[in-house]
Amino acid sequence: MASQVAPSNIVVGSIVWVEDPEAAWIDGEVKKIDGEEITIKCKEKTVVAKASNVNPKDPEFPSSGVEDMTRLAYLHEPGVLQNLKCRFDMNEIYTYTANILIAVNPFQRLPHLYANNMMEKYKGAALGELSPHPFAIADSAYRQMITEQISQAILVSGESGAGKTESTKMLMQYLAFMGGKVNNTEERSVEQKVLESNPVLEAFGNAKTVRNNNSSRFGKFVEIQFNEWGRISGAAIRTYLLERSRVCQVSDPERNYHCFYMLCAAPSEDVEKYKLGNPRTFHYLNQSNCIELDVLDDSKEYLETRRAMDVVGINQAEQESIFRVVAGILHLGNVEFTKGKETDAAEPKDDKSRLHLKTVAELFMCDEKSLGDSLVKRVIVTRGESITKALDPSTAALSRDALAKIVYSKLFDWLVEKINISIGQDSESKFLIGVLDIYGFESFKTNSFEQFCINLTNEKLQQHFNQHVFKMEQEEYKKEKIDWSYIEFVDNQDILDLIEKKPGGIIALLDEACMFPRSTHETFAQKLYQTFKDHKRFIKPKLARTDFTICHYAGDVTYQTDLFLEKNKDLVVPEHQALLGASRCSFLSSLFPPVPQESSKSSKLSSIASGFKLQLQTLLETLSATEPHYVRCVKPNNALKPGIFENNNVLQQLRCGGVLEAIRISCAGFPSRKIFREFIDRFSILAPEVLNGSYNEVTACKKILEKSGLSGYQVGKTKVFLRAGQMAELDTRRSEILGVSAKVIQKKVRSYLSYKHFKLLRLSSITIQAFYRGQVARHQYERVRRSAACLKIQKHSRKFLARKAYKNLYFSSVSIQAGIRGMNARKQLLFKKQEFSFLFNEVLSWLCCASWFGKRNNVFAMSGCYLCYINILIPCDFMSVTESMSSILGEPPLLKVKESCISHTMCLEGKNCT
Ligand SMILES: Nc1ncnc2c1ncn2[C@@H]1O[C@H](COP(=O)(O)OP(=O)(O)OP(=O)(O)O)[C@@H](O)[C@H]1O
Repeated sequence: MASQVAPSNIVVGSIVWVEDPEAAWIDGEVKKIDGEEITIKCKEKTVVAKASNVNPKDPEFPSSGVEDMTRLAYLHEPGVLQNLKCRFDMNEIYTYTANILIAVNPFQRLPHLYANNMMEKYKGAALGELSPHPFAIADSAYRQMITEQISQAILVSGESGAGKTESTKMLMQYLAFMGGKVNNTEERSVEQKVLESNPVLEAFGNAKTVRNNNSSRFGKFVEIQFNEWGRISGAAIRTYLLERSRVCQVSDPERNYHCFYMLCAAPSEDVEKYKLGNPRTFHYLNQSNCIELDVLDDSKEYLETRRAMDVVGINQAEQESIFRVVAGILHLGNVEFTKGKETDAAEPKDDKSRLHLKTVAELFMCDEKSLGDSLVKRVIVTRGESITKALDPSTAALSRDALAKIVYSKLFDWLVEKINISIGQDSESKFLIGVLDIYGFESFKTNSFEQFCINLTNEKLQQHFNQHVFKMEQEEYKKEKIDWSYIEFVDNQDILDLIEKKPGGIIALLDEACMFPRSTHETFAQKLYQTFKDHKRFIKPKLARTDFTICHYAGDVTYQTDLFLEKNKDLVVPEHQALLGASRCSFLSSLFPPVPQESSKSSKLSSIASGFKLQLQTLLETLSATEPHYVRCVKPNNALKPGIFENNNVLQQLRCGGVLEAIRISCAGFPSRKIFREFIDRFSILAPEVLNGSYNEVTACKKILEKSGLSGYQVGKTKVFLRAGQMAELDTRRSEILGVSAKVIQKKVRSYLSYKHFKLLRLSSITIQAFYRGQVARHQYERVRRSAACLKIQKHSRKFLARKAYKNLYFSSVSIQAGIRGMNARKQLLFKKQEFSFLFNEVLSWLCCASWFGKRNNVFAMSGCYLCYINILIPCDFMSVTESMSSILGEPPLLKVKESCISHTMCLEGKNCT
């Protein structure tokens, strides 16, 4: 891809990408510019390159890359490659290029990308809102179908092993999730049947190749039909161009179709029933040394396939017949021929071959002799006469292979048909979403008829892709209401004309050659050389006698014509037709229904290429009625290992897949676009006045663009559209201003840092000074503290304090003594009281005795007076005294004493006393 940036953007000191034969692109710094020659210092070497081989590198490329390539500041090959690689290294395998999803095969399971909640997450999210993902593409297709009421198509392409089938499965899963019905019945839903038909198709249509251990050897278009409510109502699987030659020809280290190996690894009763055994004993399998695969357990796969066959409605009897036919093909391959008794005749080589022939007849349920004859004889009808012609051994072997191929291809077509019937189609469906999983562009050392057809498919799809991308681009311009003129793009119509024009195209000439019995691949090649000698897309390679080269959009491919004629003939040998049509196995005979009389007599040739061309035409018609979405799968390495990203390999695929062409087309118009806000954020530095708030977004953008002096750009409704290289030019200016600004900032920062440093130093010195002063003061204080005057003051103050303490103690002891004395006095008083009371008792007892013996009545009054008197001295309970006296004196005197006591008490209390 040519550089999109004028070399004037590259100056000494710029970081650039330069072409490298090994790594495709390497980066380095421009050291010298000498006219067209630029000297670049790369990591490991210094390169002198032409300016056209140098591209600027985005200095602001985000370390995690960008999710959409159109957001790259520089849309060129190295930029695209750098972005894919850096994302791949982070296990981000999906990236957008506008609406195209690029999927890089990780060759390892990445569960985080397909977690259970992921489908829920992508439901209804706008494209680009979440990380790029096949679910996002499927969701966008589904929503567009619902909102715009248009059928959709998702075209998945890429070379073999790039991950098309895996991506297709994810797309189908998502569509089943969105449009599937909640199924409470035992019966499986349409979407379940579609998903579960995969193992059957893979068993019979996939094989191990050098490029992929599970390579689909056919193209597939799965049409999912929806009703008006967006629910899946039916589905159909259409297949394209199964690689028939693989049935009889396998090159090392590839394998034949998986089903052959599975059957050989089936449970022993099945193996015995079909008279099979070690796969190495069969010619159709042992041409290659690769029999077993590490990644595939054939015996397990056999059981899986049978289970899947049950699911898609292939009954036990049909399964029996299918595997009987498969086993028959293996035995057929072991029938070898040798020269017969008649001249130019062939017959089975030995007993072993005869035994295999017998087994084939048993398995195909046909007559053994008719089978043998159909392989070694041909009936030629000329002028109403039938002549039987014997075939030589090599032609007989070719006839045997032709029988094997036709039986296998009819079997495969039957399986597809059966799956379609089982799934059920909805002829009333409103819309469909088709998922196309088709082989990518192929260019090998030897390219035969298959590559020719595959590359024709890719040319057709590329034309469709170009028109669509181109259309999308121009629709965006219309939507944004910008002025634009027609953009040139490489139209591959001339290649398509070269191949399929009628009359005169390569396919027409091939069909013509196939109709003439005398034609050979040499005569066919000569015809091509003559017809297209001046065609700019056709080359006759030097020294080649029968090869031809076509300059495809994705590169030149040289084809070997050797087997073109043979591979193009689609006719079933009438002998084979008659033999198998008469088979007692109804399944096999149904594969070869009787041919209508007219068509058997018709001189028209049934050719594979023409049939395929028609199929493609129908496919393209279907696609044109849909809104296409693209998934481009990329294989990062040929070792089929994780973590390896081979730049050259990836670039080649991006070119062939039209990704770089899509970028180129977008570069022809206004390749770089930014929404107003982003544009202002990035480039307002070129006109800082736009930030003062007085401009709206459009005026601000225009102001910036005017100030930068660019021309040819467009300002749309929401975005600024820039011509190729203009974004880079704006970036260069931005970098210049940023450079100047950086210097100013550096200056300011440096002075600020110096000032800060100075302040810190000053503060530190003050602190040190203060600390030092503090130390000095402490020393002085210590000196003073220890001086004599100070000690004297201390002594006095101690003395003063001691005296004060002594005084306090003294007063305390005095008051304690006083307290003690008072207490003693009280104690003595109490004691005296007790003594008086004792005395009183004595007196009282004495008085009582005296009254008893003496003049009792006179004594009463006297004793009462005494009592009163004593009671003055010793206050006591008169009542208790009188009680005790009455016990001594008897009742009468006691009453009198009592009364005198009461009156005395009253007298004491101040009451009236007698
Ligand atoms: N997204 C993925 N995650 C993990 N592994 C993947 C992914 N895509 C592809 N692969 C691996 O790569 C292998 C090849 O992928 P796939 O069969 O889809 O390729 P293809 O493009 O369909 O090839 P072919 O054209 O030969 O059929 C798969 O078997 C799988 O191991």
